[in-house]
Amino acid sequence: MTFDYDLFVIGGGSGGVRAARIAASQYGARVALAEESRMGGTCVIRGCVPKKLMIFAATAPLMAQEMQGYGWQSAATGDFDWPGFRTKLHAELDRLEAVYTSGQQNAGVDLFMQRATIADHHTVELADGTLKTAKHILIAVGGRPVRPDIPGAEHGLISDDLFLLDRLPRRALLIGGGFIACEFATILNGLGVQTVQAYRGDAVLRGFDRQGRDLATAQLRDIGVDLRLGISPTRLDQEGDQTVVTFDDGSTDRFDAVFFATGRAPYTKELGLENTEVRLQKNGAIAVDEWSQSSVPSIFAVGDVTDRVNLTPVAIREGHSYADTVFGAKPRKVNHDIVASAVYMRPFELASVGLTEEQAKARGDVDVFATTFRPMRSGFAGSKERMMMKLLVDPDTDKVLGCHIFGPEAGEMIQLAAIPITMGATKADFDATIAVHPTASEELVTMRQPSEQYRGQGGDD
Ligand SMILES: Cc1cc2nc3c(=O)[nH]c(=O)nc-3n(C[C@H](O)[C@H](O)[C@H](O)COP(=O)(O)OP(=O)(O)OC[C@H]3O[C@@H](n4cnc5c(N)ncnc54)[C@H](O)[C@@H]3O)c2cc1C
Ligand SMILES: NC(=O)c1ccc[n+]([C@@H]2O[C@H](COP(=O)([O-])OP(=O)(O)OC[C@H]3O[C@@H](n4cnc5c(N)ncnc54)[C@H](O)[C@@H]3O)[C@@H](O)[C@H]2O)c1
Repeated sequence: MTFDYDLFVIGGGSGGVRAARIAASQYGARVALAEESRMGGTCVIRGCVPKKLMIFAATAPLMAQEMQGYGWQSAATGDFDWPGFRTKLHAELDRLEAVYTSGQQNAGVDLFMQRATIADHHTVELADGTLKTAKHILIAVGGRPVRPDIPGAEHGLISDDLFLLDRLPRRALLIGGGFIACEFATILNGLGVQTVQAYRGDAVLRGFDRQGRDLATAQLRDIGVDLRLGISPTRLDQEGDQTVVTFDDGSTDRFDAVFFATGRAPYTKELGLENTEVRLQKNGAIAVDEWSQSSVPSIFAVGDVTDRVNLTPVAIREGHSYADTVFGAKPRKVNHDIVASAVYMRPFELASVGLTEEQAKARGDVDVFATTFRPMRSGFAGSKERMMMKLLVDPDTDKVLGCHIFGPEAGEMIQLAAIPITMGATKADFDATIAVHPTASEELVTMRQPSEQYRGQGGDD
């Protein structure tokens, strides 16, 4: 049987563009890609990139405050020019989108800037009705924000909306305690918005190391976020320009903007999957094996639509591995066990690789090397913020099982710590490394005595 293409990729985000480019440019496959919105996907257009640029913008008041502690008595930020910043931000996103588009074109990928659905195991239907056949189909459609099922949820905004606001709200509510809620609370607070964050748990960032979570929770309050724990909204009502929120403790409050940061779901609805035998998980994610292959041999899926580890570098690695495996005869699996990540809060970030202390203790014996301290830079300026460094070590093998950092630029630090940990480094390897002084990260190689030697006596989480 002959096909129009060797590969048809649905979705021009992190996973899709990588798979398409590698299959076409390195392995000579005939590749097409459909994108219904903008090339680059969530990360480039409405995720990592605009978010991080806004985090940089939001850092100014904290920097001015710190510099006052260094003798710059009248250091101040002045007024934030949101329209000016937003124009520059979108010019940058346009530039990046063009880079992604030309990257595909230069690789020889045929682009269709429209929605695609699956007609059968080898056929894709474009929104204009065109049918394209392909030996392989790669689903890389990502995820979409989820609004909770409460009355008036339609009055709430989602993360995509932050980057498009005409003006910044005077007072805003963020609902959730995950990555997006914590980063967005940091951004809005830093840009001068009165920020309330409501989270149903007892500390933000569930799934991270508990000590790091507690520090992150305290920091949100320290920078001025009105963090309300143990509550959830039960309804939203729109009254003129204001959204009135009722919470499950009976309280009500009104805001100029309410953002839901209550998670994302795989975007598999109305994708034509009913025309296939592709198996879905309960949450709508495409069920795939370790090669990213679905239950249909010609259909693979990568990235957030598979709900494995929903981060850009993981989607990219899955897309690349897929192209190597299927078109390059170089079988490559992705190891999802050790993936570093960071939450870009300010002034300190929370970053993590490997097991949390709670996970390590649940697994068995562990030596905990942990320290909290006031780092030189902010400490001198008068800040009471404490930084955390933690290594979790298997006492039998001496292998470092996990590393957690709460501190300035922790994301940058964890990237480097992730290399030896991925390689299987031991604590002795860390100890053998001579410190760089004076840095905050030197603590990683100078912690000699365990703060706790846990020997399976019950755990504390
Ligand atoms: C606010 C925010 C901040 C984030 N920050 C970070 C971060 O700092 N670091 C990090 O690692 N990750 C971050 N992420 C997560 C990261 O963006 C995702 O993990 C990543 O984009 C997943 O890539 P993907 O290829 O699976 O999907 P996506 O990037 O979502 O791409 C899917 C693409 O498919 C298109 N599409 C969908 N359906 C169709 C269809 N039927 N036909 C044609 N096209 C279709 C969509 O328009 C989209 O462009 C963030 C996410 C958000 C929302
Ligand atoms: N820095 C980064 O790497 C980064 C940044 C942003 C997003 N991301 C990725 O995007 C994903 C999505 O981010 P997210 O923050 O939306 O999801 P998340 O899963 O991290 O957090 C969702 C939060 O919403 C809460 N929640 C869920 N339903 C609720 C309800 N009905 N009422 C009140 N609270 C509710 C949850 O308890 C949780 O705190 C992340 O898991 C991550 O993979 C990564």
